[in-house]
Amino acid sequence: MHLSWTGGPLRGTAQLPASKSEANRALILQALAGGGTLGNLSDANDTQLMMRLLAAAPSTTDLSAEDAGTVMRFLTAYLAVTDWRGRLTGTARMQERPIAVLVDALRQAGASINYLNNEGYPPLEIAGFTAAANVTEPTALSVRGDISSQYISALLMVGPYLPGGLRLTLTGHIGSRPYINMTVALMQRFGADYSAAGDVLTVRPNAYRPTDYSVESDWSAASYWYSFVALAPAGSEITLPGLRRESLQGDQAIARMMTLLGVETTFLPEAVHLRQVQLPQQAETPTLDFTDCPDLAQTVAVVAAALGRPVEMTGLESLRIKETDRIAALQTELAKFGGDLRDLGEGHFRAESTGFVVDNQSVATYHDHRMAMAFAPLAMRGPLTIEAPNVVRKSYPQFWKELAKSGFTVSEAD
Ligand SMILES: O=C(O)C1=C[C@@H](OP(=O)(O)O)[C@@H](O)[C@H](O)C1
Ligand SMILES: C=C(OP(=O)(O)O)C(=O)O
Repeated sequence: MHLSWTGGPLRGTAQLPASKSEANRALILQALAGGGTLGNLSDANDTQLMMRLLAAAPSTTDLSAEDAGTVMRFLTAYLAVTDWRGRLTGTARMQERPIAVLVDALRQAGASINYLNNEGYPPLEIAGFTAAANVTEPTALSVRGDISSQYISALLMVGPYLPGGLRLTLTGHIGSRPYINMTVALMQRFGADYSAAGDVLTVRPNAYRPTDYSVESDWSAASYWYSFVALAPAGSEITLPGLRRESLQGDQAIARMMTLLGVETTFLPEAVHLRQVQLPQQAETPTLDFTDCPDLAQTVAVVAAALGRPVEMTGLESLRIKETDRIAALQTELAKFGGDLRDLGEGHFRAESTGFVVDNQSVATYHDHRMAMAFAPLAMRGPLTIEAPNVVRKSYPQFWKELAKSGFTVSEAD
């Protein structure tokens, strides 16, 4: 996609998709509850795919979670405990994203699951569930939290349907914790009986009840609008409907992070308003920790480099096993502009630049929606091309349309 900005400040309103994280949890909970109405489900492929696969599962033995981590992990747990039999696969990249922690835990709980290719990775053969007889105690499982929180969310959601319920002990360093909290909050809305003592989480064996829920707009998608405002001419502002101050999404952290990069957030009833302000005085390089919000890392790295406002970044461990190796992808693509994500060792990186120039570069996107959306805001500083623009369909299919509506010249690359 060729992108260029026509000049002048950015103004107006941009529509966001609904959160795919909230939606994909609500869809699993709805399926287990056997009813209830979900509002504001997005047209994002990850959400549409989850809906399609849940509807198809009872009469289908071969399902593909494509490139959607939540679909792969949540469905594995759902299909295992509902005694489904068949094969669950995904894209070539999904077959490189680990799932052993979840499969080991589900096997311990009574599920029969085999690896069809490589041990520890999809595709999986799911072959039924044998519950232990006469259970009075909850099923006790222990999982590490440092690879993906999606395993923990998957187990928690099926917890009420395990023999005696679930007692889940989280071990090690826990990444993406707000996503676990989101899972618990939604489970409770659907009637789960949940309690926690530190990192020992207990879910009692009572079924979910049909519940109506309206999904909030997606804060991860909002993060790209923060980038547009940060890089736009002075006086730029934008309104983003459907975002709440009381959010279940940890990626609301973008509002705090972007104060360092010159964007001020005002919460309105059911919307936020972003306004460009002067960059704050900065005596030393700030450090931002992305352990809780890994999906914001690309957004912040690109803007920091483009503004020539270095930021030290920690908590990036999980970035190497997402839709692509996001560390390598950022390093390669930032280098085209004079930027870098320098590895300082011991888990520290520094987003920085020497003379950042945007002048008709072409950005590769590595089958990763966030590479496309994190680099698109550079068009505020000069014309550029985003390759394979359709990757945005994973979470924000209307992204390019919203840019065109906001005043960008957007045209298909040859
Ligand atoms: O549970 C979720 O909805 C998600 C959890 C995070 O993954 P990890 O837990 O693997 O970090 C996040 O990166 C992903 O986009 C969505
Ligand atoms: C990592 C992501 O998604 P998932 O793990 O659900 O594929 C993402 O959307 O950035």
